[in-house]
Amino acid sequence: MMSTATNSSAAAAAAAPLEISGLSITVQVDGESRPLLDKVSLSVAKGEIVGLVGESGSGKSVTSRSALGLFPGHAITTGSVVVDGVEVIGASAAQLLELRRTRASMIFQDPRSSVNPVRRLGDFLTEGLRARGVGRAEANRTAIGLLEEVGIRDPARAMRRFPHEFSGGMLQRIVIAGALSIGPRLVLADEATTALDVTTQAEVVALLKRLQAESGTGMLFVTHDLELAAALCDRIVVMYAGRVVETGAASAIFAEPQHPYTVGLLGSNPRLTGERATLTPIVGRPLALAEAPAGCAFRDRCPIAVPACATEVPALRPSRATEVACIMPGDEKAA
Ligand SMILES: Nc1ncnc2c1ncn2[C@@H]1O[C@H](COP(=O)(O)OP(=O)(O)OP(=O)(O)O)[C@@H](O)[C@H]1O
Repeated sequence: MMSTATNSSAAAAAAAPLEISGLSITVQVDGESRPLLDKVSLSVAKGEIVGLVGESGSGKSVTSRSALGLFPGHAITTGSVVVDGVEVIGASAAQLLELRRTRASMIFQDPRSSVNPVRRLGDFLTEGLRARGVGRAEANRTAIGLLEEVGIRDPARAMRRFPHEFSGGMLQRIVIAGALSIGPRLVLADEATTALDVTTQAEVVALLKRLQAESGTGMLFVTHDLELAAALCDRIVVMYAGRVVETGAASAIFAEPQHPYTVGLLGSNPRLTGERATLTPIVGRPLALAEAPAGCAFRDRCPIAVPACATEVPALRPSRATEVACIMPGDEKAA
């Protein structure tokens, strides 16, 4: 276990919303150890949006859920996960409850998984505020204001309605408003816009950005879509097979990616700008850490791999404007 909660209010005020250092997680499956994450480090500063990007199985969800103390069952966890000055690894149930009620909120892909289908929207929107000691009348007023802000017509009536009476896009707007209503220091958005159609996605992303900017909260935006992350986020962390392989300012990652995997992610996405005429998908399928070969986990799919890539896991090091875990960063374009 790492350091315990920081009690000094001055230290808490200065603490970053999220600071993950050297997080490794291994679970036991059928009596065998299965590593999920290997020394993942990332941080989210106050008012910053950080994109956590990678294909399926790269460990994005396991990483982001760790910030709420949601670790897989029977996991061996090492490293440190500090949310707003509070160490999450080894925290008590009471500390975790307090963390989830007041400091960190999560928005999932399916808004219907965040709301109780048989409870009215008003109850959903006011319960976080009520848990923080806000009186019923004021909580109701705040909730109606939130519904207005996210564009729900006749918000007083909407408070009495049930989740199934709203479309997925509308419900996700409401869930986002609810998540931000408690004034969290950290918002974790896990594929929060993935299930929505393109137009609704654009509207919900804009709403997320606006509410985040107004509240100054830090946000970890988890997505498989690097282009979307580049448009929304300040910084990006790219994961592959349970490890961080590249990190840097969103503009730098987008303009000049250094890791062949990041280059591949950008090349395999259709573009609306017309800049890139052909799609070049990454060969092979994404691997989880447990299946990864020795050395660089990406080497079997990498167009520029050399025998030296098998010898050790490359450490993150600066290359041009990003930090990259590759022994030949930036060589992809020459391949
Ligand atoms: N509780 C668990 N027990 C065992 N393995 C798990 C558990 N949770 C996740 N995993 C495994 O950990 C790896 C990373 O999963 P994770 O859900 O974090 O990936 P992801 O990048 O979020 O992908 P996706 O976009 O598909 O959710 C996967 O191989 C997954 O099967």
